[in-house]
Amino acid sequence: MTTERAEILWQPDAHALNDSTMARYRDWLAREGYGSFSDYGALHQWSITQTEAFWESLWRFTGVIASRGYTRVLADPGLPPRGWFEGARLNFAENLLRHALRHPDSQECVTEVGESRATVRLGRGALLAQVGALQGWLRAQGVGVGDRVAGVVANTHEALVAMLATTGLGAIWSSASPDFGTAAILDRFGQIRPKVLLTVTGYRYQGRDHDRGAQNRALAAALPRLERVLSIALLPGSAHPDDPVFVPWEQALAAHAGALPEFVQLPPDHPVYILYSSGTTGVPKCIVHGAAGMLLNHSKELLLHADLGPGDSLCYFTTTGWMMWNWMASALLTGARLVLYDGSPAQPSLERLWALLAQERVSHFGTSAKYLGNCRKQGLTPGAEHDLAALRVLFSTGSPLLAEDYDWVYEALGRELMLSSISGGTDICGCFVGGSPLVAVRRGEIPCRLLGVDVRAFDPEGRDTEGARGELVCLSPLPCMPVGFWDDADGSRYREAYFSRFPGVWAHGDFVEFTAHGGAIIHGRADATLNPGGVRIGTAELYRQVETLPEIADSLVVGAPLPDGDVEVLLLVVMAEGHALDAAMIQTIRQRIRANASPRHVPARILAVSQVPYTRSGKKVELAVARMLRGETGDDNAHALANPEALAEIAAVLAAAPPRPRATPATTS
Ligand SMILES: CC(=O)CC(=O)O
Repeated sequence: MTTERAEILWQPDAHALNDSTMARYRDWLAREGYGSFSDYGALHQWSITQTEAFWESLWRFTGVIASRGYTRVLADPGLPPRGWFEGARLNFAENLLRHALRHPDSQECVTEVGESRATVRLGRGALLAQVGALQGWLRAQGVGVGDRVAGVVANTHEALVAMLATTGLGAIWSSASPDFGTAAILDRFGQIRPKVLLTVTGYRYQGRDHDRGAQNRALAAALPRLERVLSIALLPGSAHPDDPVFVPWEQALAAHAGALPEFVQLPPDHPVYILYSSGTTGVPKCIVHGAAGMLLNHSKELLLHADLGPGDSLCYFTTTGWMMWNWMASALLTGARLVLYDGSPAQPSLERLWALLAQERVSHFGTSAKYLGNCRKQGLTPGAEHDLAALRVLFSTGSPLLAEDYDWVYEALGRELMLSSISGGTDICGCFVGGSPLVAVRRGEIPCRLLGVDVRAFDPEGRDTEGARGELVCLSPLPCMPVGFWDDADGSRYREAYFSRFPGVWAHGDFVEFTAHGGAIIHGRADATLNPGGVRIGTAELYRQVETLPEIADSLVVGAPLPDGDVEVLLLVVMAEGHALDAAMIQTIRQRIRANASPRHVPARILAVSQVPYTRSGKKVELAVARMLRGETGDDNAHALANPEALAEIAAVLAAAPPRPRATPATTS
């Protein structure tokens, strides 16, 4: 348990305390008779004890557009919950487009910048016009309520238009990034059988052109029940396939120019998104998210927790293959402008994104913890190099943000910034914990549990650890919990995935610790925790020590099984350029871990590799290596990885350096 209070790096200022949307919501609650709350803690406590009043207040405060009101807020509050806003009729896209529909003028609401083509700027009216025209074309292909439209698309305006057009018609949107291989895409879209597919002819990344013609033809041939492929000419010089199944984007829109957007009114739980689990242990699970859940939860996170609104602009560095894309797209509902970036964050250098933020006067920027860590390692000082005066909020996710990266952010970007490390995931297409304008930011800690979210740490027997490390569970019903899995009529696979570990409780699979003042520290994935000598150690505890050494570029830690049934801590390191893993370096790593973590954390073996495996959304895959060490290859799913070749190298390195026989068990080390 963390007993000492971590240093405060940011305190809410007068704007945050009095004028942020969270503050205005708090004051509105008092005026409307919901209750008076002296601080965020009191507000949060109310939000998790009066669940229905809380979500109802959000519906009212955020002004959900619905053609029919609800008869009750939640039919069944058990977990998984059922029947949110029963009786209502609404449309997801209509709610996202509310500012454009109210003022269909030329005010820029989408800016697209990338490596592949020149900057594109869309006004609200132009966005609506494209949505309407594309809907005309989709309707002509027979797309209607419940049909799937899937996109292997870049983070450009077309992806956004296609998602809005699709969900406006009551159809379901699902996307993957063009750098996914054919097998990985078929693993996903093959299950959901889309009627229409969107593809890009090619894309540029890190200065290199990637033609997708062959892959697009292979997908069109392999996907069952596909009617048409809408082809986006993203890469200059790359051609649309010469095949009548493929229709160029411009041609489709021109054929239906002038068509008005349509918003089919549907029950609140009608599906809008299908997202996918990483697929590293078998075929990816198809996670289905419903309209009201996405809408209400994203409204809460973006309006209240992120303090986004008209006049702001959000740039989240993501691809369409990560749920942060869906999260970012919802920011349209706040009236903020979206700044889409498609390409490498390091082309020509890591300064690229900071320069973009300055140029576009971005107020809210989101990225991965890894990107911030790389900026620290390269000694970047973006606050001194670029005019980042507009930047108010910085989000980080993907993996735990190291305490040193909190320091770097406040040194390199300035003290005024609200740093919001957020954590949740694809399963809820949102967050459990993150920042709030009413809560201080402390070094190394995610500031708070989000409103309505009753998350705790449980021990293996399902008891609240009351401040010690444990498995992250959620006890409150959330509208963003999936409406189900695809092709899982009786819901058994859905319940098995989240509710079988502790019946009636959502088990998320993270290893977490909640601090006395309400902050959260994520210690890695629960299924990747190490257990040497029976002591549970989160992998992030080791990454915190290893990846802050300048000589180490990356690392992966895993529990390697031993013949006596125990496990030993195995550390794989990727050395930074110009450094080698020699005896002195091994000694430095060991000493650092022993001094700053504990002797139990000290790895038995430390080996150098050239890369560690990542999922396509940028997460380390300890499990792939753990499974390899256990000799499990049954449902090996290497194409789910962004760099499957890393596994072969690790296998060779491990074979050359087997575990040494132990004189004493790990518990006494
Ligand atoms: C919000 C998140 O948790 C995003 C992620 O890491 O996948």
